[in-house]
Amino acid sequence: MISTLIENSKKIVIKIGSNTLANEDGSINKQFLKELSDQVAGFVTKGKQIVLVSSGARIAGVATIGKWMRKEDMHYKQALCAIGQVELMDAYRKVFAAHQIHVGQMLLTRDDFSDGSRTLNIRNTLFTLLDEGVVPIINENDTVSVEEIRIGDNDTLAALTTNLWNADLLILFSDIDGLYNKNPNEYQDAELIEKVEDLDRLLETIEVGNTSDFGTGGIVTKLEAAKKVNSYGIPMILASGKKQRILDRLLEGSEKATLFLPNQKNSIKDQIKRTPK
Ligand SMILES: Nc1ncnc2c1ncn2[C@@H]1O[C@H](COP(=O)(O)OP(=O)(O)O)[C@@H](O)[C@H]1O
Ligand SMILES: N[C@@H](CCC(=O)OP(=O)(O)O)C(=O)O
Repeated sequence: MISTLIENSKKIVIKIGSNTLANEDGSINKQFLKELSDQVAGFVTKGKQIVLVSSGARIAGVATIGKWMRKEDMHYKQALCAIGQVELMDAYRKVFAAHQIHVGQMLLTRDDFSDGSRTLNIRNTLFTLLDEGVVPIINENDTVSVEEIRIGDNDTLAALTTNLWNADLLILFSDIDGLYNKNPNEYQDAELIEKVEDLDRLLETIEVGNTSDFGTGGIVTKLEAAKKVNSYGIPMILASGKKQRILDRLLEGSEKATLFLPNQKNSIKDQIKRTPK
């Protein structure tokens, strides 16, 4: 099911969480980025268009400057993001250059998506980059908004981008291979849920716990992202970016993940179809 979905999706948004990008000491995992660029380049060759939403500025900032790791003051976190964003984009630029692919940085905030003229400007930039074969890489603009560093809102940003672009699929890469019935970091007997068709109902029966090392939003913001894209009729996959060549393996069907499918009755696309002219 997941492999067919990826195969048939032309426009894919991929979100990469801080934990996925970071080594255990907080430095950027260059091997992960290299593998990601190889796989994205493979997808592009197959005629797919890819938008990346990448966290990791703060941890890259810590690794670069070698201090402020434990500072909780928001302005220090913002300063770390300002330092780390440069390193992050430099790392992306290098791995994609090996495939003759250019990358473009887009720093956005959630509020930008509720402002008509800003939304239009986002669309114009995004569509032009994609039309010209450039891979857009989106992160929160942490200087002007602190929601992301506080609550891990890059999941939301990825969902808003997916809906704005009318993508075929959103893939969230985290340090976890999907949604479990309880936090697998706390319970050894937690079970992976491979398919979710009615998230609201499911939420009445499962437990969602805290975030991991460098992450901010935990599983909650990922579930909210699923709701957002599902309501537009777009499916979402939550998978582990920690697994080697995960995109290729999902495509082959050799890796498990959670697939969130739109509930046909509630999707906005479906409601539009049902509305009498
Ligand atoms: N029911 C659950 N299923 C899966 N993960 C859960 C659950 N409850 C809590 N979590 C935690 O959410 C974490 C993922 O969120 P987060 O650390 O913010 O990741 P990211 O950096 O990828 O955004 C997992 O590592 C896990 O510890
Ligand atoms: N803009 C922040 C993103 C924070 C965020 O959403 O992190 P995550 O929960 O790892 O996706 C950064 O780049 O560090």
